[in-house]
Amino acid sequence: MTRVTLGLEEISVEAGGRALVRALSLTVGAGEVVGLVGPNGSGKSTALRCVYRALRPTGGTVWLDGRDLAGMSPRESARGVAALSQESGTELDFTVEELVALGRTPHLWGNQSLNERERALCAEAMRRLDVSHLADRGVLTLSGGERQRVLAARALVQEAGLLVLDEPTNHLDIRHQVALLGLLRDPGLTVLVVLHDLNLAAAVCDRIAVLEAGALVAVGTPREVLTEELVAGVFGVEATVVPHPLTGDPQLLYTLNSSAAPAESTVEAARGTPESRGSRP
Ligand SMILES: Nc1ncnc2c1ncn2[C@@H]1O[C@H](COP(=O)(O)OP(=O)(O)OP(=O)(O)O)[C@@H](O)[C@H]1O
Repeated sequence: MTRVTLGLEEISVEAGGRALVRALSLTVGAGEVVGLVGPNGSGKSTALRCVYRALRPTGGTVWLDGRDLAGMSPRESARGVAALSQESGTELDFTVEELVALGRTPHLWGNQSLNERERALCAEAMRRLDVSHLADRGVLTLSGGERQRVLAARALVQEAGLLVLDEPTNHLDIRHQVALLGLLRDPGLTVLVVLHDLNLAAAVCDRIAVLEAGALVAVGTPREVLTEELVAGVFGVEATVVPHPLTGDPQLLYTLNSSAAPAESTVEAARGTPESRGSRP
């Protein structure tokens, strides 16, 4: 597995006469973990879909190690990019073991079966995601969190250098959230991950990019980006930022009665310039 560099250059997506993503430019360096955060509907999943080719952007280019993703064959891009997405289907009644093995599809030809190394790879991914005990179960019988861990195992065995994940902690209990995010720190992986939990994002990401209404409004280290001003301006929530006592990562403490969305003008005023809230992409 060779880790890769991802470049989004001026990516735009329009649908139904609306701009869902606006000229998004962002680079994820080899081995880097970059988090994409933002309010509901801000365009995070749409941007990610352009990277795993579920969606063709209206404008702009996705670069994978300097190559235009749109010019690659599906097999080639599937060897480079693995996705754990909201639409990762489990509607077919495979067993867990079979579904995980499907992650190897981009590496196989015709009816070729897995070799010994690949079978060991699948077993190891299932062990790391704590689903080995479910190997013979039908995926349709799994709980939400079990299914999410199986899909993560499938993405890992794809051995792509770039892993993109859309809210991977969905349905997971806190132990499995911490375990899964820990796997993203694998030095062999380049990662772009959509997360709603800003504290987990601060813990796992080298840099965080913030989307608001389809536009990138801040990018930088968690410490640069996750300020009380940004959280108020973009999410409309009052939060106190404190350093994690062990790691120094910024951690947000929320005030529950302060979640009313601010008026648009407040958002705009708090937004400032991208430079004032982290470096430009
Ligand atoms: N095919 C489409 N046609 C029209 N609008 C769309 C389409 N797909 C997505 N949208 C809209 O685009 C906006 C961005 O959606 P997207 O799923 O990217 O947001 P998100 O930031 O991932 O949100 P969430 O945090 O709720 O998952 C939303 O308002 C959504 O309703």
